[in-house]
Amino acid sequence: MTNQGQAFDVNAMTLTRFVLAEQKKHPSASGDLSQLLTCIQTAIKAVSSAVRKAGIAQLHGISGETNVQGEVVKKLDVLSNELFINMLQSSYKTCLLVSEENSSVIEIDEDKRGKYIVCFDPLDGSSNIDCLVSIGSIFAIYKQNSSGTPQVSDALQAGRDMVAAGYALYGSATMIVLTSGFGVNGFTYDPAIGEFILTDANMRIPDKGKIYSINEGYSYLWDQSVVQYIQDKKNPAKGKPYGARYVGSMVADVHRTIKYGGIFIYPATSDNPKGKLRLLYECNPMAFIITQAGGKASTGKMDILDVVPESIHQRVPIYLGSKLDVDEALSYIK
Ligand SMILES: O=P(O)(O)OC[C@H]1O[C@](O)(COP(=O)(O)O)[C@@H](O)[C@@H]1O
Ligand SMILES: [Mg+2]
Ligand SMILES: [Mg+2]
Repeated sequence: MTNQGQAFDVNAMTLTRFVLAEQKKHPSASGDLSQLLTCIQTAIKAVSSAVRKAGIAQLHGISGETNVQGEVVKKLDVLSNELFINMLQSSYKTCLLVSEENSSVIEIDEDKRGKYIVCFDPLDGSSNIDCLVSIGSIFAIYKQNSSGTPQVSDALQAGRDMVAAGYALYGSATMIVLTSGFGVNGFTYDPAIGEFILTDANMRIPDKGKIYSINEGYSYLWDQSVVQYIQDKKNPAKGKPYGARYVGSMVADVHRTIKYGGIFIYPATSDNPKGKLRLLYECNPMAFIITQAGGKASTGKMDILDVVPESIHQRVPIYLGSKLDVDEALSYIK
């Protein structure tokens, strides 16, 4: 409990403390993952600060253009990417990076190399930036599985081999949700002290929810199985109809799904048979988090985490959420 006049509860479980305490549970751990997570946390703080100022930047000139002071206002997704790359490079814990914003892998200079590979979406939901709707960042961490110079193939590991994953949600507050394979924990940013505090310990997704989340504008492009499933979710003759929610930022839609239960779908469409969302830095980290929270994530044909990637920007369809809801949606697929 916070005493009067004391801004910070000295016993609060900060993210930094949490990561160190987890590390201590594994006596053989080198501490490299803890340090990497601390650097990612710093990148997220920097992105969060930029996101909170985005509206003000726009008053001085549209992002990407020159403002009244003659300074170029960097687009938020470009800036976020630079912040992530910079922090990951200077962590000395990574050897290879895959970013949504870079067409090829980023190989870290030999003198700064560590053993981890990080795949990330520095700013997710970019179409929501200009209307101030929630956006996020997503990351997945793997170990290099070969020795010597890192190869692209080192980044093409199945999600099952992930060491840790997380996302940051820049919503009404900034939050980090994290797993290293031992459950899921959520930390809310306290701007007064500049720390993320454990607010959502051991997050569990309900087995069944009352919400479906899909971009229904594209229903004319869906497979019949998806059309029928969504129709049935709205049909009172088939049970209490579900509510519809769709933010259009994967991080926000997935976070709501973990908290309230239900299903998030970005299916294959006739013009995009592999769907839209990317395997390495959107679907895989979210599938790992959902699975660790007791939910499920599938491509419609197989568990997302079992897909062996063929290329770094590969797309997959995704059905993600409460176990019973995902199983029900999958039962419609012939
Ligand atoms: O507008 P659509 O087709 O429904 O797509 C929404 C999806 O696209 C994304 O915005 C893609 O992410 P980026 O902003 O990182 O490109 C997801 O966050 C979201 O789930
Ligand atoms: Mg994205
Ligand atoms: Mg993005």
